[in-house]
Amino acid sequence: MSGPTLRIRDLKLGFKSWSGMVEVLHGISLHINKGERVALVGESGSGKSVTARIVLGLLQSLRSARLSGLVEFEGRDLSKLSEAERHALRGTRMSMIFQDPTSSLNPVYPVFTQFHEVLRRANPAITAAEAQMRAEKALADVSIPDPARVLESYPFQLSGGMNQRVMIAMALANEPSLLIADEPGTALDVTVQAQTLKLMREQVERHGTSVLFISHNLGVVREFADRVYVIYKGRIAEQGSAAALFEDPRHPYTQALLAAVPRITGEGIPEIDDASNAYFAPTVVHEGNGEPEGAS
Ligand SMILES: Nc1ncnc2c1ncn2[C@@H]1O[C@H](COP(=O)(O)OP(=O)(O)OP(=O)(O)O)[C@@H](O)[C@H]1O
Repeated sequence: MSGPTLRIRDLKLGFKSWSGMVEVLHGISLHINKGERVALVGESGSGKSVTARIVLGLLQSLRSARLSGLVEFEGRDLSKLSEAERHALRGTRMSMIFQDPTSSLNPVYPVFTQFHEVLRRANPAITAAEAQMRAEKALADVSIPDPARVLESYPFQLSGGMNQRVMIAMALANEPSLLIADEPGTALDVTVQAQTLKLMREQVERHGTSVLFISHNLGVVREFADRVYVIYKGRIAEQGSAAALFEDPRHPYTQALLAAVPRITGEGIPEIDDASNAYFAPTVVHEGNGEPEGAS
């Protein structure tokens, strides 16, 4: 496949409510090239998670959601696929890592059962012995010292950091072309979060996986992402390479977000002035943003 792994054009989303339509996304466009790590960063409620859920094909058939625009994954328009086809993509060609591993690993099954289930999505005929071998290798790849023991364990018997590694291994087990990581590790302490991110980075580099990295934490984004989209109230405020955006933030909202990153200077953290109309300024696009041809 040539072209980007993911291409989103003029995506709009509204939810029907008792008081009328609530518009949540106002025409966002973004793309992720093969092997690229792209961050979508913004404050709570800005529309990051709904964007991820649309990419995963989870909102397309929700009755209260009104969607328009293009979402193309591996060259296929998701709106043209059936629900069953979108379902088949999840866990195989695209997968997801969540903030809190304990909420996505099932507490009542040992790790192996869950791993087997994941592998079966891509290969329904896989035998238990084959799955055991694949799972042990995948866990060894994320530096789990005793994979066989971990596979026999229940998630509650493992530490948060270990569960996070299991989740990364599972998410990459079927070699997806796109990984969606929603604030991975924020439910864990900062050292474990840092280790998790390092590991995830190593793994996606090794597999050549494209990543949509969702975060409100600019410090983490700076470490992890090649390119960044800053989202504010359902609009892209600024986009560019991580280097350009952090060196020369031009949009008032990005500047406010950056100013709000805690520093060890003892200075107070400026508040984000949510009533500021300046944040609705037009999108700033840094040069060399790598837009695919004919994209905008
Ligand atoms: N199913 C739904 N029905 C109605 N409104 C929704 C629904 N899902 C999300 N929203 C609204 O869409 C907006 C964007 O939500 P979203 O979860 O994408 O924010 P976010 O940027 O991911 O925030 P956070 O960082 O807190 O997860 C919010 O105002 C939210 O209330």
